[in-house]
Amino acid sequence: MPNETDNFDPLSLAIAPPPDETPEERIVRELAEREAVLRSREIDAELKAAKVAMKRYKNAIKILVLGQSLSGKSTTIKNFQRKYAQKAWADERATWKAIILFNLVRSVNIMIDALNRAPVYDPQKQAASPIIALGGALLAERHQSIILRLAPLREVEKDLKLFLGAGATEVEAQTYTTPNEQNQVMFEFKKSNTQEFCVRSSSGWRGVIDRIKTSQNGKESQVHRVVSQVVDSCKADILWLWKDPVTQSILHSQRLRLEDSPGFFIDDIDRIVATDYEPSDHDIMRARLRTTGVQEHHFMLDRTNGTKLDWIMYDVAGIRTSRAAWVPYFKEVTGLLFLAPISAFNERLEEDTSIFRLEDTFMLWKTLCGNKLLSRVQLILFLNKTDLLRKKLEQGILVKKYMPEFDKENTYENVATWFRKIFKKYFIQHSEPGRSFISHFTSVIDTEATSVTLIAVQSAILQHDMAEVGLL
Ligand SMILES: Nc1nc2c(ncn2[C@@H]2O[C@H](COP(=O)(O)OP(=O)(O)OP(=O)(O)O)[C@@H](O)[C@H]2O)c(=O)[nH]1
Ligand SMILES: [Mg+2]
Repeated sequence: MPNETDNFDPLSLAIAPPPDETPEERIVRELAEREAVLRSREIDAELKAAKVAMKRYKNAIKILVLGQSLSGKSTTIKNFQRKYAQKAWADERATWKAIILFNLVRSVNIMIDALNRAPVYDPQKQAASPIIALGGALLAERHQSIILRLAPLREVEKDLKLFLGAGATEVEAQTYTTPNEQNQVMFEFKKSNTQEFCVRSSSGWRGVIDRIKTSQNGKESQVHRVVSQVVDSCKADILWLWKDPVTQSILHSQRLRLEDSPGFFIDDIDRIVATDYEPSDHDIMRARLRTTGVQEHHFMLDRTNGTKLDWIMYDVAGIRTSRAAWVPYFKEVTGLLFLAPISAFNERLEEDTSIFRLEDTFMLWKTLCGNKLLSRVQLILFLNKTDLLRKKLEQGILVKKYMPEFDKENTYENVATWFRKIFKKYFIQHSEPGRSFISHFTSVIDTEATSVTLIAVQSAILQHDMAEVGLL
């Protein structure tokens, strides 16, 4: 015979409405229950999406882009974005304006700093021509009054720096001990005041672009407008100063080649301050904002069989104090793109002026080739900034002066081939046997030529990946 306890269901009892529930209380309770069901479904959907994302992440091709600061890493990733994420690229076009304006104002202020360092022409003491007096260039009254009129650009630069964040400040020169050949120094550092270990950060150009994009009608677009207006009102003075032979002579005497420096836009000022200005692909490639932290970029690439493949590219900060943040990524990547700015053979590292930039690049390359964690990773070398290399050689700058071992005629073909040979030699010396050496001569601000290189990179990485999983 059934007793009372046989029908006892603790769950039904727990969720049963209270026996003395009023109609109002019932409505409130039922609403709360419905909301709980909806939230539970939402959580299920989020978990499902997270699971799919995890699976996609696991199967994605992951590429780490490395090289010293200013080597062209972010510019290379911009090329990938232009080619493989066309909608985002188009949507973000206008947001580059702020960075381009900042680059322009910065160049003008660098030019003014150089002029402020030059002696001033004094008609009482010096010869009649300000250009030839004392055999050097002197500032005339007109330069001085223009410099005064351009003073507001200091404030504009300061405001834009605050607005754009840490990436708007280039690293200051610091003195480090020169690394030895065994150079663990590549990944450990003496000074930590500029360290950036904000892994997967939202700062740097990616973060800035996202921030500007999400608030098009807010403070950011006002910033564009106000800065454009200020620069427009200074346009005539900026152009006069830039084209003036005294200015050019002073810049030359201080070895400042602004026109070949990152983010040079003075020659484009008319276009840039126009109210309907839209940055071109070439403008965006030339825009400069230093990367801080490590940033992820996602792309969908077509496979030959018509299906899609996820690519994740990691853009990192190249300055020495940030290189330790690269190491955690070594374990998870399929490929590594290394940017070597071969035009930099006569330049010193900004953060450590005791070392030439190409020397730092060679050491970095050797360290990466010999790194055990990367031994099965496909390395691809971009011998970048070939346009600037060509220009320097045409100007008569001799490679031999900086690298006495170079004993050929100072032509682009000879120099470029010789640099490639050095990279290949270090690759063979430091890599595990059997690894193939892949290199490309690039100028990544040239989107058309780079587009062809990217196809070759894609196919090399996919082939390597298939070989790794045993499909080849
Ligand atoms: N002329 C020329 N300029 C280049 C080339 N590659 C990059 N640049 C410019 O050099 C500057 C630096 O390039 P980035 O891509 O920002 O350098 P990065 O390696 O990301 O530097 P960090 O973020 O500091 O590590 C930018 O203004 C680019 O437009 C090139 O092949 N030729
Ligand atoms: Mg960068």
